[in-house]
Amino acid sequence: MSNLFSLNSSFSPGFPFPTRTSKQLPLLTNPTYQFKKPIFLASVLSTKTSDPQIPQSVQTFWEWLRDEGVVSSKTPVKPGVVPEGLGLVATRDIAKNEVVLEVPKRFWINPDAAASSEIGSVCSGLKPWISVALLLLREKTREDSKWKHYFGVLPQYTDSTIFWSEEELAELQGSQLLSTTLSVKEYVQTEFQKVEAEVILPNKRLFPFPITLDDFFWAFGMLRSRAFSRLRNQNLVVVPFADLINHSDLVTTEDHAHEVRGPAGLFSWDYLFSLRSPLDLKAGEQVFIQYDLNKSNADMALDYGFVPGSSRDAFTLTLQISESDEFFDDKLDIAENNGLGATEYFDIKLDCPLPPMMLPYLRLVALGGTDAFLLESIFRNAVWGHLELPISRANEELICQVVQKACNSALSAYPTSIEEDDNLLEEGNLSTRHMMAVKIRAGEKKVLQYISKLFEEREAELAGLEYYQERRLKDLGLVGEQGEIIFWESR
Ligand SMILES: C[S@@+](CC[C@H](N)C(=O)[O-])C[C@H]1O[C@@H](n2cnc3c(N)ncnc32)[C@H](O)[C@@H]1O
Repeated sequence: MSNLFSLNSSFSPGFPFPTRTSKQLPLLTNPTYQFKKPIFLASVLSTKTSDPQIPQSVQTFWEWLRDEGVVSSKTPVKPGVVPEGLGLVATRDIAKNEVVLEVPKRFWINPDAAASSEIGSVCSGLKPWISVALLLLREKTREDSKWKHYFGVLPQYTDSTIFWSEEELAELQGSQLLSTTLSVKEYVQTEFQKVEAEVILPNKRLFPFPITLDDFFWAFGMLRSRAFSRLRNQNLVVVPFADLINHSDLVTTEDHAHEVRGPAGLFSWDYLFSLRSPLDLKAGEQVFIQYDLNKSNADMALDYGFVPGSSRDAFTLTLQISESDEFFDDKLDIAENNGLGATEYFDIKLDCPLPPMMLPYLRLVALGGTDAFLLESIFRNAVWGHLELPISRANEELICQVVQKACNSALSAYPTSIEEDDNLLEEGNLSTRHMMAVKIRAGEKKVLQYISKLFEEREAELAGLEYYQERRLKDLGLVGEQGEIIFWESR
């Protein structure tokens, strides 16, 4: 049964990542510049006088946006220095759903922009995110880049775990986020080596400046934390100015960004990226959106470099039909008939019901012995319905025990207890990254304990459950009112 579970991580990003691997981490160079300032009142750019709180690069960026006609005196938001770094702050009261900014397509940084740029000829066979990463890196070094003033406001890193040092990552020991981070880093490194050998080095004219692995990580980090996806025609688009917007869990809807057609200059029309405020705001308040309701704390830490709150604590169980299972082919066929595969990932959230397909899949994976007749082809159409309810005491007991064992084994890999983590958080005085690590590892452990407890309680109730044979006899009218089996009708 060793292959029934593996408690590794899953990752469901807008662009694909590999499964878990581990590797020695390269030490990243020390960043030299960051916008994060621990102040709690927004300092907002003023149109008239220069505000010393606002970095010069932001003032220059703002003037550029004004010169390009992207903002005007009517624009109801301005960049400001906020606890989250830079953000967008209302310059007057803003009503819910009111448009706060519009950015014409000619400023978007996306695969189309890469294709029509100077490097377009070498981008055609590349993954979309890699072509955009190369465009960012190419334009960043150009004195005459259209986006020159935009690069001035981009941070050199975020607190995403991909930028953490080995020492910082050590605080995540045993966690699912650590293994996901390592796989993502390895993935980015592999992609870099490929694109360096096949595209960057052979095209010195297009890439006259050296591009290092750290540069490539920077571009990757910017895309993960700033690109918008799920727009009607855009799956990966960085929109300067719009990407200054921060996230709040107080916003519970996601449809604030739209692609519309509208005036994009004095005499021209174009596609516009249009952003609406999801909340009513007073002048001086920050505009927030919801980045992604479905992302766990670990996903948020990896993509954006912050941990929103305990409602996103989650753990991903990976279940697998083992290739060495004597019924592998039948089980896979049943799984595939129901939209599943040989490996499945189930995201479990603290205090939330298990994903609906998880128990049937678990029962399928564990099916064997005297229950194996259900795998025969004559049951194929009905078998999933049977798997939705307990099959036999042996099958149900097995899944309860294996899940508990796997959770306990995962729990034993974390060096600290939940109590120790909670004490650390209560004491405070942790650096941003240390605090993120403690929140993540405590959250994962809480979810593991929660899953283990669910299956422990289920195991205690096994005697009272109704199993396949009993249901079958009932269907055939062969079980009496007291639950006794009727072998023959008394006349
Ligand atoms: C799309 S950018 C927003 C602009 C960014 N604050 C800046 O200074 O450029 C996303 C980044 O903002 C920060 N951020 C956004 N929302 C946040 C939040 N609720 N808490 C902490 N940081 C946040 C994170 O660094 C994240 O990677």
